[in-house]
This record gives sequence, C-alpha cells and structure tokens, in this order.
Amino acid sequence: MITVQHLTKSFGRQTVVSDVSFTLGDGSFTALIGPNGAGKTTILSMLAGLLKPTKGTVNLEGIKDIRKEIGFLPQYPQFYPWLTGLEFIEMTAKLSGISARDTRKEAVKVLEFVGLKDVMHKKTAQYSGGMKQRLGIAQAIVHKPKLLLLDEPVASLDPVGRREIMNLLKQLQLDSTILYSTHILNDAEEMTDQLLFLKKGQVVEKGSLNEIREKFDVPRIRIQFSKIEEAIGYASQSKWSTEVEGMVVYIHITDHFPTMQQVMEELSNSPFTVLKIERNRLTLEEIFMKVVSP
Ligand SMILES: Nc1ncnc2c1ncn2[C@@H]1O[C@H](COP(=O)(O)OP(=O)(O)OP(=O)(O)O)[C@@H](O)[C@H]1O
Repeated sequence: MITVQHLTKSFGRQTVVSDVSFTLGDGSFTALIGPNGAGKTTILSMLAGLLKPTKGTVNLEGIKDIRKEIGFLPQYPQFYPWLTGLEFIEMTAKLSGISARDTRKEAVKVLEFVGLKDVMHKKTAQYSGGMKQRLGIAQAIVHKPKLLLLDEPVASLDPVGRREIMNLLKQLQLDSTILYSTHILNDAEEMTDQLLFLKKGQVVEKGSLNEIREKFDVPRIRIQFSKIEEAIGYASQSKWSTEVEGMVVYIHITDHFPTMQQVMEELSNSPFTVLKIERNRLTLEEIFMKVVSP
C-alpha cells in the first residue's frame, strides 16, 4: 500500500502541488488525470524519489529499496541512439540492481513481453514512436517493480498503439501497483480502478469511475436528428429542458421525468425526423470538463 499525505511542492514562490493525499492499494491501477500544468509529472517525480517534496510524506509500505522496487517511465524517455534495444535494456537492468549474470536473460524476456524481440538488435535511433514507448516500458519493468509509475504512457501513440500499451499495462497489474498520468480519458475510462482528478496542483475529485459518475452524472435522453435545423426546431418547441449540440438534443431528466415514453410521444407529434433516441450517460471527458473547468 502506498500512502501519500499532504504532498506539497513549491518552486520558489510558486506552489505547483498543494496538499495532495491519496492511497494506492496493492495491485491497483490508478490514473492521475489533469490538464497541462496540473502537477502530474511533479507528483510522479516525488513518488519516484526524483524530486524532494517541500512538505508532506510518501509512505511506500513494503518498498525498502526505491531503485529496485519502483519502475518509472518519464514523459519523454531518452534513449542512447547508438545502443540497440537489447543493449539499452541490459544497461538499465544493471542500473536497477539485476545481477550481471541475469541481465541478458531478463532483458530478452522483457523485450519479448513488450513485443520488441524481433527488433532488439536494431539501434534505438531506428525505432518508431510506438517502439520507443514500448522500450520505455521495458526499462521501467525489467526489474519487476512493485510500484510502476508512468508519465503519459500513451500520449504520443495512435489509437491502435494506445490500446496495445494499455493492454500491456493491464497485464502488469497482476504483479505491480500502477499509477499513470493521462489526459486521454477513454483509456482511463476502460481500465482504471481509481481516478484522481488534479486541478492546479490539487486533487479535486477521487474515486472509482462509478463513484465519480454517481456524483456528476446527469441522467438525460439523447435524440439525434438528421439536420441541425430539426434539432433546433424540436428544442425550441419542446416542453422539457433541452440542450442542443449540432444535430443532437439532450433532455435532462429530473426526478425521473420526462420518461422516454413522454419524449417519444412528443416526438411523434412533431414533424422532425429522429435518427436515434437513447438514455445517455456523461462520458468521462464531460465529467472531467465539469470537474476541472474554472
Ligand atoms: N523545475 C521546475 N521549476 C519551476 N516550475 C516548475 C518546475 N517543474 C514544473 N514546474 C511547474 O509546475 C507546474 C506543474 O508542472 P507539471 O509538469 O507537474 O504538470 P503536468 O500536469 O505534468 O503537465 P503536462 O500535462 O503539461 O505534462 C507547471 O506550472 C510547471 O511550469
């Protein structure tokens, strides 16, 4: 269990992380979500022992030697372009305390796990962005850390690459506690046990996706029309409270009203063509905007 209490970091007079507290249960998968400059990198760097907190504590229960038991993927990992992938991982394996006898074996194993075995003898200068990200993950996990900290592990990847990396991380959760930062919310939505929403250096909301949904979700009915004019036309004559977004009209449900049936009745008496009607939930992105907007 990792316990972070009142973590604060100031650079000069500017406090960029302020009184942040949270816990990470063993084997949990937590996302640190926040806009640019919210303090994600600073928090991860303090947990990784790379930055000294101004105030507060990080209690890494069960972790005696940070070098051996924490894996860290920086936001912009640096690779020596003249080394091959295998040479690079062998080097990081040594640095993280793996015995010289085992470095080759462990390096090959981890490169196979991240899908780079076929290119492990190529120089890292020739790796694509996705391959570099995998190599970055390989260096973070080669020593089988108990705590894995990843700063924006999927930000530079296309949707297929993101999916692959997230699936890889999900497998790592079997052996490690994972904390990663992101502003790509779909990934967080699917994979994560706990969400920590950061705004201006403070945790403004935390909990599981369901807990946060319960708190912020607004039940609504979503109606898709075939033309913007139709959406506007329907919204202006509806007796319910509506919101128009392009060809879509949202009707907010309060105290169970209106019912779907009432809306359908109203629609059937109108001249507009409906393409789709459904009960709809806020996406994580919409919840995020609600939580972090000023
Ligand atoms: N060494 C430093 N000296 C001064 N200010 C810093 C330093 N490092 C970070 N900051 C400031 O701290 C704030 C938080 O930065 P941080 O990189 O932690 O945010 P972030 O949430 O990771 O942002 P991004 O999503 O853009 O990576 C920013 O205002 C940044 O300018």
